[in-house]
Amino acid sequence: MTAKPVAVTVTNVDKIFRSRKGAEVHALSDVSLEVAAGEFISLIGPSGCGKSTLMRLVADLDGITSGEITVFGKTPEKARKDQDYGIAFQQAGLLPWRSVRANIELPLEIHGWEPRDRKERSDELLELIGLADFADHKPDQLSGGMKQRVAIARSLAERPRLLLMDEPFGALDEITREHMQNELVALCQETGAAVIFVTHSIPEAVFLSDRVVVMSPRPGRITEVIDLDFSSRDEELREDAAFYEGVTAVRNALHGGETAGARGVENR
Ligand SMILES: Nc1ncnc2c1ncn2[C@@H]1O[C@H](COP(=O)(O)OP(=O)(O)OP(=O)(O)O)[C@@H](O)[C@H]1O
Repeated sequence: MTAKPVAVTVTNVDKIFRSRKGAEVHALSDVSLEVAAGEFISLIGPSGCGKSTLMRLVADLDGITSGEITVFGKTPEKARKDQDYGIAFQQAGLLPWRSVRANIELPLEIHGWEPRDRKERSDELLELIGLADFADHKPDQLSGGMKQRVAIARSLAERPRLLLMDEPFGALDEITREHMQNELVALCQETGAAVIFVTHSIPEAVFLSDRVVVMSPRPGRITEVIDLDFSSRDEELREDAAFYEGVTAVRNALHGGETAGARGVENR
């Protein structure tokens, strides 16, 4: 039997930030997590529990204190160099002087794609995010939701097998946000990418995720992992009893997190 392909493994990871004056912040404690290829995982927990830190460690934007992280079986550094993942954060981070198309093509340009191949790929992505008519617009001519779509298209440009998304919809109004969630579900189905998604929104985590990973206050630990097995993720799901059950399960896990964490409930 072949083993299930794994996108990310996090094994007994601790992260301690040390200031020059010797002060320590214990951000993550004994965190272990496995993300399968194509799986959608959300990280949720109180502010300061280390969600962004964990994401940054996977992305090789910071180094672990102890433990081990692998991305498609490689070190995070090797995976970064191989462009194995795309990143999208809360701020779309588009270059204002470049057109929508030129923003999407930026990583391809940096990595030496030929102009014809870049155009072919950006055409596909513009179609995918529904902004083909806006290819020549500048970011300041777009709404917040449209900018975020461009940022997501840019993160998908090199067809990564993994997307790291840190509150990508955090700055959007509720209607745009739900619309973007629907689009992300469709994009994931189309691309088959695994996703690690940081959010503060319980319904967002439940709607999007195969598993919701609940973290305790600092030092961040995983206190519970909630499996969600919905047959489809469409507008009807938002009104479904199973969806509300998921929301309640995550809410209970979050509220119970402090005591569970203090009692050292086993990580999953
Ligand atoms: N570079 C750093 N130096 C020192 N401390 C840091 C650094 N980065 C993060 N921290 C601390 O580590 C802890 C975890 O921060 P992190 O940003 O990962 O939390 P978070 O769960 O993403 O929070 P939020 O939900 O508010 O975005 C916090 O106490 C934060 O102050």
